[in-house]
Amino acid sequence: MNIAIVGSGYVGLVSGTCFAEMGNKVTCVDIDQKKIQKLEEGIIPIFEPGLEQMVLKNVKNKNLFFTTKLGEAISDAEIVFIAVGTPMGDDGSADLQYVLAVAKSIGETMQKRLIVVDKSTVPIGTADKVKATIQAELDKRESDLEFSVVSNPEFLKEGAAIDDFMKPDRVVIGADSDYAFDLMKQLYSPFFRTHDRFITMDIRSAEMTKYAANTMLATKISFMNEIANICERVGADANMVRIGIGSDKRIGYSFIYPGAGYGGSCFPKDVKALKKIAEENGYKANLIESVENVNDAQKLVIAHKIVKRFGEDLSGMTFGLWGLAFKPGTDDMREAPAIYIVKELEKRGAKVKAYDPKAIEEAKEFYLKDAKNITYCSSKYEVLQGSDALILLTEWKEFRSPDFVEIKQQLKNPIIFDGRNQYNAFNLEEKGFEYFQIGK
Ligand SMILES: NC(=O)C1=CN([C@@H]2O[C@H](COP(=O)(O)OP(=O)(O)OC[C@H]3O[C@@H](n4cnc5c(N)ncnc54)[C@H](O)[C@@H]3O)[C@@H](O)[C@H]2O)C=CC1
Ligand SMILES: O=C(O)[C@H]1O[C@H](OP(=O)(O)OP(=O)(O)OC[C@H]2O[C@@H](n3ccc(=O)[nH]c3=O)[C@H](O)[C@@H]2O)[C@H](O)[C@@H](O)[C@@H]1O
Repeated sequence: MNIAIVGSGYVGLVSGTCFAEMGNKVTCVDIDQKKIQKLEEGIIPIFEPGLEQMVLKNVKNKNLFFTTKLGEAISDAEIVFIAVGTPMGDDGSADLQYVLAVAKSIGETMQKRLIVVDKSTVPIGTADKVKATIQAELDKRESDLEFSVVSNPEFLKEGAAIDDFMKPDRVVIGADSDYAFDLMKQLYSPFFRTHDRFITMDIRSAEMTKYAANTMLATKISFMNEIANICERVGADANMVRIGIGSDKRIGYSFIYPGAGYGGSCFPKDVKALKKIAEENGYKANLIESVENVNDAQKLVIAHKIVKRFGEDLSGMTFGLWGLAFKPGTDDMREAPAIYIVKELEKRGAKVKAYDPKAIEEAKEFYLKDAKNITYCSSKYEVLQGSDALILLTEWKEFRSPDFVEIKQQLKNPIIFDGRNQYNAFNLEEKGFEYFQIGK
């Protein structure tokens, strides 16, 4: 099949590459000329395990192309995906300007019948706006070209994006014509070799499914963080409680790890957007609001533990930080707990030495560019030299089983604040450490 993907970020580039891997001819479009130029030179602008090899292979096989020209990309495409950002607007709702700008360009340039698939996470009713925007442009051109708008929300996780896309739990397709359902099924069938996992529905339900899925997962995390905070106060151990409740199949083990709060490009913005959607439709979403409030507070739980241990004024102190990315396996720092912790420590007069295997450039260039008291290190052990305590915020594999003798030798004080409960099993107190974790 001939496909165009508009927006070559995490979702667009991964989806486009995976469709190309299955033998489709895919053209990825972006308005960011630098990004397209890099891609054309074989430089992958994001870190995502396995992506670089797959992109290079499919470029070589002439299945994958890059351009800034949407009109050219859709000229012989049967399906065009919209995979641009839907960032949080000032009032918390999803900002649709990029999605609608793409819809307008599609209407201005399409030359033949098209299926327009929205893969961006968008408020319920957006497909109608996309349809109206395209139709308005066709009307201006006095064109009677046919098109359908489909909702196909994406459920991939950063750091595991290729695997999630190649072996999806399900593909949700919201459409209003058999032609659209059939074409989407043909496109995705190669991804279901054992049994098909299509879930077809109306467009609005598909749009809502995406928000409901992300908010459900965020709710599980905030719930567990709240349980952890109660555990600490009553002398229970959240690590044990997690195993105790997860063993119930109805609850399950996934997404109930207590930690330093959820970050990333999606949970924070999607929870907020769903709260706003409810509000705009006359419903106060109390539970969803609480999920957000618990998470906002959770991002500072480690800072509170530090203050409780060292006092309000941290001037003259240095903290070693392991992990900047919002989760392992990515260089993405959007809404990462590290941003909040670094700022809080800095506000209290402390200095920070930080190391992350992939996210240092992101931190320097964007998310911590205003931080004045941060030094970036080239290895995890360098962080420890001259630091008063170690803080773990991202559970990268290289942090999971470190040399505790080395840590103790290098740190000024043998103190560890573990924002991901990675060292619970290492009997750190017996090794002479003061050890602080979440929920114990
Ligand atoms: N990042 C993730 O893990 C997931 C994201 N999503 C959703 O997918 C959508 C995209 O997210 P990301 O890929 O993370 O965003 P991103 O910010 O990484 O990429 C978006 C890309 O769209 C480009 N763009 C903006 N306007 C354009 C236009 N008019 N024409 C062509 N390109 C344009 C930007 O330059 C950028 O490269 C969002 O709605 C997000 O909520 C859904 C599932 C997973
Ligand atoms: O819409 C999206 O963008 C995506 O959002 C999340 O994916 P992602 O944000 O990449 O990462 P997750 O693995 O879900 O982690 C999100 C945050 O929750 C935190 N988390 C996760 C699980 C857990 O048990 N505890 C916990 O604190 C992580 O540390 C991280 O900060 C969803 O998992 C994807 O299904 C969805 O497609």
